[in-house]
Amino acid sequence: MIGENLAARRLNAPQLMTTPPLLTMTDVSKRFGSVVALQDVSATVYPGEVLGIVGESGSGKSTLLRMMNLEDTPDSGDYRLALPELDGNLFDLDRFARRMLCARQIGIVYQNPHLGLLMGHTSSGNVAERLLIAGERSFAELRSKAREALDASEFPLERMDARPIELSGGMQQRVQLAKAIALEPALLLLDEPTTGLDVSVQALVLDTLKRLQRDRAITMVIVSHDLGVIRTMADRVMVMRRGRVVEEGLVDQIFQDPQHAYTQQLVHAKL
Ligand SMILES: Nc1ncnc2c1ncn2[C@@H]1O[C@H](COP(=O)(O)OP(=O)(O)OP(=O)(O)O)[C@@H](O)[C@H]1O
Repeated sequence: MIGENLAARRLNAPQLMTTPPLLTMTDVSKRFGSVVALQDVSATVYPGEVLGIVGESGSGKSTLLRMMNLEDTPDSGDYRLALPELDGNLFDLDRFARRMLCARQIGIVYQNPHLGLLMGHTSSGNVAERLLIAGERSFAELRSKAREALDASEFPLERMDARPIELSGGMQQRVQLAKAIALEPALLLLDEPTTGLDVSVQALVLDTLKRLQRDRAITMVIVSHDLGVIRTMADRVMVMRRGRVVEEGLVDQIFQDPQHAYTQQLVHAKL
């Protein structure tokens, strides 16, 4: 427990980050009964940056991502996105406003495709559903935008009318990705997007994510217990343990010179 209550180490923010953060979370706490899922967690993500979140099972990673996706409300804390016509603490928004904001500005890919997709609808229909929520009504536009998003996610277009239930795990993740990026959101959240896939499929999906990030400069937050995934994808890393951020820094700093005993343990276990 030594050091557990210390404030998270904040290593140098990347020098190039002269613009204000897109995402700012401050002192977010959440308990489930006696379980402390998050305790005073703060995070910033800059435009075009990929923030990786690592930590052991139960450290609060998914809870934090759910907060970022406004699926849940914390006991306390503040959440802001620096977007036009958006002001104040996003946790204060009502259900309708949250839904509209998420549909337009926040995309998410879950580890479990059942959480992100309607498994009995077509893949193109799943992507179109997001466009419908955001107000698109023309059938031709829905179809062409869904096609575009599936193509950008490197989904085989000849299968766009197949239902996710008929697809492989890797393809299901590509449909989730297409749905998430269809409206070019300001923020893309990825919760263990490749966990459970074969290693070769995992590498291909990560390639797609990297290409999308490079081509579109999408701001991403990726949660993974797999340090290899974080090292491949992230610019900056936040290490969580028991609901707290124990260390934070540039990916190379964290991997080459971890300071917190828990991070050292994580990194050395992986090497
Ligand atoms: N809806 C819930 N009800 C009760 N407890 C919950 C709920 N969601 C999360 N928790 C608890 O909060 C803690 C953090 O869970 P969380 O899923 O965020 O961790 P995690 O780091 O994402 O773990 P994993 O990698 O296993 O998914 C855990 O102790 C978990 O059991």
